Amino acid sequence: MSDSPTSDALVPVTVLTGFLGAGKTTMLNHILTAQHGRKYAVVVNEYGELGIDNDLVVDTDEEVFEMNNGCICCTVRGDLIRILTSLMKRRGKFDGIIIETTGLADPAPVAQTFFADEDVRSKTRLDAVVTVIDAMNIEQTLKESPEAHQQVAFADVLILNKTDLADEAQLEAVEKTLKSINSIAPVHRTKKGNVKLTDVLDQGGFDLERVLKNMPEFLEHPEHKHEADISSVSLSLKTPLDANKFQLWISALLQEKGADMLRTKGILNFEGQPDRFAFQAVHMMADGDSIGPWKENEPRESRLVFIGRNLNRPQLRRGFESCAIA
Ligand SMILES: Nc1nc2c(ncn2[C@@H]2O[C@H](COP(=O)(O)OP(=O)(O)OP(=O)(O)O)[C@@H](O)[C@H]2O)c(=O)[nH]1
Repeated sequence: MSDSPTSDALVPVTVLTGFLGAGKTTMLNHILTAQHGRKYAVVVNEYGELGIDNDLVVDTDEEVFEMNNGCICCTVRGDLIRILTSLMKRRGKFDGIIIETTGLADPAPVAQTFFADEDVRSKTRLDAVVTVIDAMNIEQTLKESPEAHQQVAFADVLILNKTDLADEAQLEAVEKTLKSINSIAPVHRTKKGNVKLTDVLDQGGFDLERVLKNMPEFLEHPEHKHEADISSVSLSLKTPLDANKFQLWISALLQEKGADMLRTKGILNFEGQPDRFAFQAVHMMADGDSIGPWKENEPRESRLVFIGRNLNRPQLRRGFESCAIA
């Protein structure tokens, strides 16, 4: 589709999508720290009232805009348009925009923003929808979550991540499944999001015509529902945590309820530790890392977000509070 002004004058936008915990932020960090001589403005949208992702995106010169309190494809779409419009006023400061959606976002309405909003359309160009796939969990996720299916179907590029957690036969089976949903998008395998930049950036254009062929209603107001049974619980605690108690509690919890716990992430304040600790889990598989000191004027407060099914808020709160130092 050629539109005036010429596409060179338009800022390229990459939409990074993929189900909860697939590795979007990990890949984003890989892109931001790579030597490409470019500067990206980053928009991060997450599900759950307490923002965590902002702390997990690497500290580079990049400007990171955080959008919480809703999913980018529904309630906060107006916010996205406002952020893009204000970014465009500082057009010369960056070469492109990367938007990381929540793991539950349907990419279609996000992509639609770049065609439906006149102001956005005249200044930006959707370069590609890149979908990150968790090689270990995707088959199960596709059975349970229509959003995951949409994310694969709608992708211009598919990144098959976490290849270290699956063997060759499993990877081939997943590739076959992906091809059966989206036969056009190339599939690139990665570990820890170590993608080749040329595989995801400068893809030269989201193919509107292909999408219109499959989804003639794309430019209208799409009907869009989230799975009603997925919810989030956000907890915070000012009293420092006892690291041992936390480890025991969270391991037992994930062991018992891991199937329902789609995603857990937190920034934790452990007693006696100068640094923030980032805790993360996808189902039962957890990891964690120190992520540097608390920022000046930042309250030393632990924040923990659960996203999943059948979450029992009072029980989770009681469990979390029981990890506080005595
Ligand atoms: N073993 C393994 N773990 C990975 C890989 N990529 C990411 N992870 C881990 O998977 C977890 C989720 O990674 P993120 O990059 O935060 O995933 P995300 O898609 O941004 O998650 P949400 O934004 O919460 O949906 C983290 O604990 C990562 O360290 C990989 O290739 N292999």
